[in-house]
Amino acid sequence: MVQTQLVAKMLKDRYPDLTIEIVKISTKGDEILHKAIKDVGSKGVFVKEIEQALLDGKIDLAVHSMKDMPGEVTPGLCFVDPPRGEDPRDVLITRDNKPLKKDGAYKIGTGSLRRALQLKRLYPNCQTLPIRGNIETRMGKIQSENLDGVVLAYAGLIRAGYQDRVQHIFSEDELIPAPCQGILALQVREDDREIQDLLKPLAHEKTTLRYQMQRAFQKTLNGGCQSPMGISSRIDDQRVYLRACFGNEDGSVFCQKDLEGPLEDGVQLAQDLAQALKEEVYD
Ligand SMILES: NCc1[nH]cc(CCC(=O)O)c1CC(=O)O
Repeated sequence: MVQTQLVAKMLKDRYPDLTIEIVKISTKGDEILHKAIKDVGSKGVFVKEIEQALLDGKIDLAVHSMKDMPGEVTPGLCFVDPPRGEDPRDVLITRDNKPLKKDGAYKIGTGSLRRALQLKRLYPNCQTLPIRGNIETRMGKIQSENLDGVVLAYAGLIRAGYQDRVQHIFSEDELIPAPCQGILALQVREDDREIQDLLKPLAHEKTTLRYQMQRAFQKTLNGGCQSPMGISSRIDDQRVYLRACFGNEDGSVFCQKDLEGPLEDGVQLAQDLAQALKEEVYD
């Protein structure tokens, strides 16, 4: 809802006369909170109901987190180039805002295998426990489940106004973010030129480049599946520096690789990096 209000404001600022109605739609991923994501359903547990409303013409624009979007596109729907993304990094929130020591035997909440595996590299003695729910619920688990901390996306916390709760921001080298973390997905009907034209001025160039590379990476790895994967793409002086990780579904194999090259080859490089990781994990 916060993300949708943000996009509504972007549109209102650009088109003061536009009438916007926000339609609240709950998804399976929001409703079923006692199960891990991988057990809630197949792909797209946070998006299916919203996509159906779009296909049915009940809404004309859907706002999602791009990182929740399955690799394969839903027929009849497409994305427009995204607006400026929020910070892609993951953060740590701790009990009483205490810093964690490298060798501590902590209990940390996260339902994400990508986060859990990378966290164990940083804090070898820590134990991770699955948590689900919206931001407030997950932060509340520190008290209710007696945890030492939880790992969340910085983007969501910033948008919801909880920056001050952050104890540590993981650099993208410490903890590689999920593909397209912090980027909004603006999804429309493929044949709706009117709304596509309306949304064009909202596009942000650097975010669009990051989206294209990271989405290509995710798709090559059969994105949306439950395997842990992450990618960071640093752009500097027309070059791109990719760092990515990928593992099998139970996390018993987890690999990391770097690749760099000219920015104009970014999508190809991201696909090559995904392919190399796939071979390393499954061979
Ligand atoms: N459903 C998981 C999810 N999808 C998007 C975000 C927020 C960050 C983003 O916008 O990428 C989150 C929560 C989290 O990872 O803590």
